[in-house]
Amino acid sequence: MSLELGARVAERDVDASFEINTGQTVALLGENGAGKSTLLAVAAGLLRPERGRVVLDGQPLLDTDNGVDLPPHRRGVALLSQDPLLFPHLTVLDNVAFGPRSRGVPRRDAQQQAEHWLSQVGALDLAGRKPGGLSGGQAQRVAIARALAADPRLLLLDEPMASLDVEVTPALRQTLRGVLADRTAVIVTHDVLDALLLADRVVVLENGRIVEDGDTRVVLTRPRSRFAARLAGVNLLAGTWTGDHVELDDGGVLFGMAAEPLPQPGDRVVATFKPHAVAVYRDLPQGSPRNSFGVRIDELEPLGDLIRLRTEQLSADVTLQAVADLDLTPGTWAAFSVKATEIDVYRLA
Ligand SMILES: Nc1ncnc2c1ncn2[C@@H]1O[C@H](COP(=O)(O)OP(=O)(O)OP(=O)(O)O)[C@@H](O)[C@H]1O
Repeated sequence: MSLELGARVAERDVDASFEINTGQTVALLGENGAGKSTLLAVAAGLLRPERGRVVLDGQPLLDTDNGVDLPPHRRGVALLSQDPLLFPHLTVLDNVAFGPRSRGVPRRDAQQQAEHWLSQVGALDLAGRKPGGLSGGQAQRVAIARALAADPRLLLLDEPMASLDVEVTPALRQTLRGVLADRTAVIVTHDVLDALLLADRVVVLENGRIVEDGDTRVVLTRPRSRFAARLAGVNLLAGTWTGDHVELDDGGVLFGMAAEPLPQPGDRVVATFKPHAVAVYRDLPQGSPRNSFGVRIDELEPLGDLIRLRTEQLSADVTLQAVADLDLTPGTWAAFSVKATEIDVYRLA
């Protein structure tokens, strides 16, 4: 076990802890305000929680019970945020060489290390430039090189691609994929592709508490929290299994296909189905064997050659023709209908 990170910050209603194995990358996910940045700030030493424990490779960096609280620069932790925060008066090379220089590495060697890391992130050609003239994507590459040149034992990335143009994101993601392989890291992201391509594991925070923790692919194919379901692009409803159907938490009954390991009557379950499995009508179908829900359409969003209809809890993907035929607009009431065979029901925990 390489990182143990736990913190309680009552003022922000955050109380969470998790562990990461050496070389593992965890994607920390959750709604805005869920507490993701708070946990990173505690790990980096920028925020002192009332109660907290950060242990890296067996070394306590923070242990409020025993009065341990190492300052940020003695933690071996690098935090990279949306904003690259490069020193404007230094060249790119000197920005990256700054970490090794402050560890006492001679200038020549520090510059060689900086060149090495700049080439790792595909930015060696920028070495002589000043940060002011760089694009957002270039500056973020340099910031990654600078973080790595400091030789951190733990790398924390807080939405490193959030402020970049969509065109540069795939290339930077590819760079991060190389950088994060075999590195102990936590990446905060809202993007499902980041989670899939960069992380071995995802941890989902909701209101400052961990609601889901597991292998990335498992979480995205079998989400247990509403946030992970939205990220994975599936609908998710929670309820209790009766042995025959699901009694939904917010009332109503749902018929679906129970998946292995089979839930027992009384078990908490979630039911998931894809937006394109939903048929949309203006009125609730009568006497249909399908599951039907009365919903109010909140938003219409283009999605390739389909339109995604969003309601408070569910999404449906329909053709533009259907939207026109049914005269669907935000605020319209409609019926969503799903066959039982399209619904997976699986046990929680
Ligand atoms: N500097 C601060 N002082 C006080 N409260 C804060 C501060 N920063 C954040 N909070 C509060 O702490 C809670 C957790 O915020 P945090 O920034 O950790 O969430 P987050 O999951 O990183 O959100 P986002 O996705 O919006 O960055 C929120 O209720 C937020 O309003």
